[in-house]
Amino acid sequence: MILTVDIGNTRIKGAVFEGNTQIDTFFFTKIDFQKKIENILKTHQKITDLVVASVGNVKKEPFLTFKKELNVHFISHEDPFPFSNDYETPLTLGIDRMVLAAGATFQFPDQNRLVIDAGTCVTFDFIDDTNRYHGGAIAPGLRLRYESLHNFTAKLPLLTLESPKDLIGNSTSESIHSGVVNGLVYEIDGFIDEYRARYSNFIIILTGGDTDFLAKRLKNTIFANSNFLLESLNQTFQYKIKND
Ligand SMILES: Nc1ncnc2c1ncn2[C@@H]1O[C@H](COP(=O)(O)OP(=O)(O)OP(=O)(O)O)[C@@H](O)[C@H]1O
Ligand SMILES: CC(C)(CO)[C@@H](O)C(=O)NCCC(=O)O
Ligand SMILES: [K+]
Repeated sequence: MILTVDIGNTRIKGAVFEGNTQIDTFFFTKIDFQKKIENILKTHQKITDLVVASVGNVKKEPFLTFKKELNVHFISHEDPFPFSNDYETPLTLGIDRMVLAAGATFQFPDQNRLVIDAGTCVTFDFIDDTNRYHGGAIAPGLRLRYESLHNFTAKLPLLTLESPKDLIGNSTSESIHSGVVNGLVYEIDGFIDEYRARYSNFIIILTGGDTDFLAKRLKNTIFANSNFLLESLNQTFQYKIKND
């Protein structure tokens, strides 16, 4: 059994896999994750490997303490990935984006794929049908948009995510919800339309913390899977074992 851990910029998520089957999922905070991992290891005593992918600012040391009981792996740029990388700065490419691109390559072979991760940031990643990774885009995520409006103005309140009642916001709150939510939905649909103008055929995977909220609002057909990064991390690790 494998415990995968995804350290994002906001949250830490984990999943236990037996082969390709996900048997448990967890959310941690930056403070409690060590204790929580200990509990997971008690619950699932067959876990042999801990696989970590991090873009967040959590230190490696707490994970290394598990080396007594487990094999601990940090997925990095040096690991084997199932695509060729056309990014001009491959060493600054987020490891989460590389893992997502790997997952898209494994789960949707021989086709053009666009992965959209709606987390702290919204990232777009494009891998073509010859398994070349091109790159994509990085934009602020939903919560970041609400926070930015509040943090960089004098008068705008900090709101929590809510569905706008209409296109035309008729109050300060409704204007903000429309700007943030409708804005991101149009942005994503607009990006997809532009990709379609270049590549007539591609599949779209939507993942990240805002998957479910966004999926039902997009006009384009997408595969919505909020666990895609953790699944991809498991597959990237299997691929590493096979190719090392
Ligand atoms: N409990 C939660 N805490 C924070 N954000 C949440 C929570 N539940 C849902 N969200 C939504 O998820 C988004 C953040 O996504 P996610 O948790 O995937 O980010 P992350 O951990 O920073 O990952 P990444 O760095 O890979 O984007 C926010 O925009 C927010 O609206
Ligand atoms: C864009 C984020 C923050 C998304 O989690 C992460 O992938 C990252 O820190 N990337 C580094 C920059 C890049 O991907 O080119
Ligand atoms: K993200």
